[in-house]
Amino acid sequence: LFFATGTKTFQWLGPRLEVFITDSQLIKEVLSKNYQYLKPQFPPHAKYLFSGILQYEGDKWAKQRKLLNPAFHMEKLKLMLPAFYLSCMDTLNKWENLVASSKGGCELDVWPHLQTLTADAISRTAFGSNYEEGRKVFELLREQTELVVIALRSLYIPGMRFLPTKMNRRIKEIAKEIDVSITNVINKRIKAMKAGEERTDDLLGILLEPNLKAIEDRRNKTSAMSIHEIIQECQLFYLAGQETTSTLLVWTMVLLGKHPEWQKKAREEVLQKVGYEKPGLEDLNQLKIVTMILYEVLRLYPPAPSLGRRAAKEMKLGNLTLPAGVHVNLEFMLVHHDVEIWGADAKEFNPERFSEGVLKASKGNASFFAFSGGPRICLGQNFAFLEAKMALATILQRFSFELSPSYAHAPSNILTLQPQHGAHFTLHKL
Ligand code: HEM
Repeated sequence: LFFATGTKTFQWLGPRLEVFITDSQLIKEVLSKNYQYLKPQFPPHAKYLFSGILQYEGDKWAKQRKLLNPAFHMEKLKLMLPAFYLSCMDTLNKWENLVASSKGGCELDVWPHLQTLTADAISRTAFGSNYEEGRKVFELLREQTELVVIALRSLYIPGMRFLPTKMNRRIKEIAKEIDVSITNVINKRIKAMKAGEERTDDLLGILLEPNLKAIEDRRNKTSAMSIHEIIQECQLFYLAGQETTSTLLVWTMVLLGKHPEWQKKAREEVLQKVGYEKPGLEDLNQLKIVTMILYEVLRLYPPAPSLGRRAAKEMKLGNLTLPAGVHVNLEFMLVHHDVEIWGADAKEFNPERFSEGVLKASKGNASFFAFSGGPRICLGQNFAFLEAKMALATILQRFSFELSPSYAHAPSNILTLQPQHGAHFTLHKL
């Protein structure tokens, strides 16, 4: 019987075989060719966070992916730009007030602000008119994330999550509260849609619209997403879309703080293409330097530095034979820092390497895994890019920033790669 601390927990009696893959070809093989035999693997307790499509396998996954895809088409994402803009403005107005009340620049830990910005953006884009109720759900999810992270980081004895401890009880209570809150939002929306007040420009509306008739018509329920599935997906959007994007933004600010020459280049591009106006889709698509910077940040600090899979049956992987049940860890971050793939400056911040696209940057290796790869590649990557570009463009239009002496660099893997001691900057209004 093995016990372990940290995120490595043991679920059964007996030793567990773990394989760590740092070879980009093998990673691609796992993500593409072998994806149906290598299933997503989550530690106990994580099921309270990773819901919906992330948990599905085989035909169920394929069906759900097909149903979700349309919600992430560019013409739908375009409708979400006003929500991104409003969320950025809420945060930046706060920064402007703080800077105005301080002399010679304001010192601020931007990390909690960026978390609020992305939580707000996902609340607005997921729930639109029901944004305030959506916010309540997200507060509950934040508490749930904190509890689950504590559980994942503590000593785990098999079966312990079923004991009625204070924490286990609270985790289950929150799961119920979230379910009830999202159900209320959905029921209200269905009523409004039936009354002709249709809203289809948020994720909930987009998911409900094609399913509305089928949800009503119980006989047809096999062909549509059930209310329960929609609840699970709404919960996943928050988790998949919030922490990932806030970490992308925070590391972008850190690297632009450390490399003022790139901050200047990015600002010049924003002011040249967008000026001081509200950025539209065309404007954001023209931001080449900003895009190169975001790719380079995702390479150096991928929000999900590794991913777990489990072999469903004995299988071959390159010249390895993996027994059924073996845990396979795909080490994206190590591949992203590999000098053989990215060159001698692999550990340096050099957005220029992405000037001719992702494939050229990795010398034809296609070894960029921030959004994973293969059929299960992140569904929200365009969503994340648009939101991050909007945030960065609006920040650069209004502020210059430098890392404060109190900033301590400590990337820490807490489900996503986060700055353990926050991100302290001195902000100046332009
Ligand atoms: C910088 C931001 C983001 C990063 C780095 C990121 C990364 C990832 C990664 C690594 C996966 C796992 C894929 C796999 O299992 O192979 C994933 C899956 C997923 N992501 Fe993202 N993500 C980001 C933003 C978003 C956003 C904004 C949304 C939605 C609003 C989203 C929705 C999803 C969904 C639905 C899946 C599951 C896809 C499936 O299993 O088919 N992500 N993401």
